[in-house]
Amino acid sequence: MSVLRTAALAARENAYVPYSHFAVGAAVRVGDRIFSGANIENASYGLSNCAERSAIFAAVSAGYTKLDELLVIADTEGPVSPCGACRQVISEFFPADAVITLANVRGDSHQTTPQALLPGAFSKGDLNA
Ligand SMILES: O=c1ccn([C@H]2C[C@H](O)[C@@H](CO)O2)c(=O)[nH]1
Ligand SMILES: [Zn+2]
Repeated sequence: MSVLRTAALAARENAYVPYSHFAVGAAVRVGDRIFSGANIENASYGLSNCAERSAIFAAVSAGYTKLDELLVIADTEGPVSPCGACRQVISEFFPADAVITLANVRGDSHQTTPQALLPGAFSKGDLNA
């Protein structure tokens, strides 16, 4: 089992999901360091944070803003599909051609890229037009 998958599954155990009961885990690689995260919900539903963003924000909080690889895992029929907000955040911190692995607990996985997940993402450059 890959290091990222193991880390994401471990983080998923800590998902705080009393509302959806849908646990998600994610893990980011930057060089040889790994950061992981789970989804964290709130009684005020809109404040919930997805696993992808938890993992990415853990890496950024540790001082890394150029991330190398991401894996996301949940108990879905096919590979889990990140929401639009996470696609935008992924595009901020990964190269357009980075490897993003979408997986499920039964062993399916699909490799994609930030560019494929969100073509035309809003970016830093758009602020300076
Ligand atoms: O890729 C995804 C999709 C959904 N969720 C979370 C948000 C919410 O807590 C729950 C149901 O949408 O799953 C994630 O963390 N990542
Ligand atoms: Zn999301």
